[in-house]
Amino acid sequence: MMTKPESLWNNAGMDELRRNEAAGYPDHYLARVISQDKGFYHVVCGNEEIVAEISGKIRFQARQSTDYPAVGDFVMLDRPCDSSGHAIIHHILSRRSLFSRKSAGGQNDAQVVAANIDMVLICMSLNEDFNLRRLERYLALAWESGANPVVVLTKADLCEDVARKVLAVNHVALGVDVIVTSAMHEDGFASIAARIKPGDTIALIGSSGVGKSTLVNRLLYDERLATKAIREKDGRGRHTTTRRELFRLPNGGFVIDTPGMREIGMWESTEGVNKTFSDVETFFGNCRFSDCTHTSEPGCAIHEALEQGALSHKRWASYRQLMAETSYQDDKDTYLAEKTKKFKQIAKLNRQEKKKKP
Ligand SMILES: Nc1nc2c(ncn2[C@@H]2O[C@H](COP(=O)(O)OP(=O)(O)OP(=O)(O)O)[C@@H](O)[C@H]2O)c(=O)[nH]1
Ligand SMILES: [Zn+2]
Repeated sequence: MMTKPESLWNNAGMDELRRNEAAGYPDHYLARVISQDKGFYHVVCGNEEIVAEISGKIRFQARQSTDYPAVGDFVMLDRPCDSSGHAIIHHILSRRSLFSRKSAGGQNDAQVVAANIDMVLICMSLNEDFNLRRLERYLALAWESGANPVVVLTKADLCEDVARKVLAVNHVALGVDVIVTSAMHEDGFASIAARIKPGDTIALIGSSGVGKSTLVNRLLYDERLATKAIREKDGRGRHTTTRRELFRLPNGGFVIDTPGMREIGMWESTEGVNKTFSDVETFFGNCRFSDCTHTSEPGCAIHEALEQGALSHKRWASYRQLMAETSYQDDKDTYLAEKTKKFKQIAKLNRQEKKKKP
């Protein structure tokens, strides 16, 4: 039995905007994508988990990877099942946030990682993994996605100068909550759980081994993450085991834990960097020359801030590094776009030449 939107996993992280949007498709069923595998989407619809495929129209109209559903997406299905046993996804509801990264192959298209995340826990351990520059990267990435970042400093039990490190993190993570956790104490985990409101969707990012699974398991009250798998028949009638990547928390929140999320580390524009380094950017307006390059000009506010210690040399270096990386991406995009245009022109000329020949 299919269920209408109201009972979808107790709304599965729906908000007012998407509820209204879904109401615009009265003949369709609301579902949320919980994992994705080779063109098949595992969705939860009502309280059932089913396999869905995208409609021919979505496939035909898709121009880039963001036009396809991703884990966390709210989608509208035509009916529970089609003749092959799969439901068809007809619409993807608008996203309140989106995590993506550049394709590994360097193609000029972003790879969508997850959608509709409200809060992202940036996990960093207080021992070996501690690195403020990496934290800045993750913060930029989180701001860019549209999700709210929270910094989680793990393994406090393995660190002797927790207070000093927290202070250092506070200087980098401006306006962001910082929570300290330790496998030995419940306090940190409880404080994270308290921040997750029913209906919120959260995700975790951070290096391997910092304790993300440990944290997810705590939030799930030790329900096993790795053992949860759904078995479904794929198009050829074979059984496939799919790792569920969207979990329901006991308090009514949701966790997205996709492998892609764990590997994330690139971004698409400078927006996230700007927000992460809002302190650095406040100095810019104070330079004597409006086109100051902040290298050797007289009256440079950055230079002054560095001299006086109002801005740390490391943070300035980190800002320039991240800016350089993003503008490299921008340059590359322009370069590829121009190249494509040129090829098209050449192809057109070739076609015209061919036509002329008898
Ligand atoms: N001492 C200590 N060990 C911890 C703590 N949190 C996690 N660990 C241990 O660190 C190891 C890695 O933890 P995981 O939770 O698997 O790390 P992860 O971030 O999920 O790693 P990936 O799955 O590779 O991304 C495990 O052996 C945990 O038991 C902590 O607060 N203190
Ligand atoms: Zn300057």
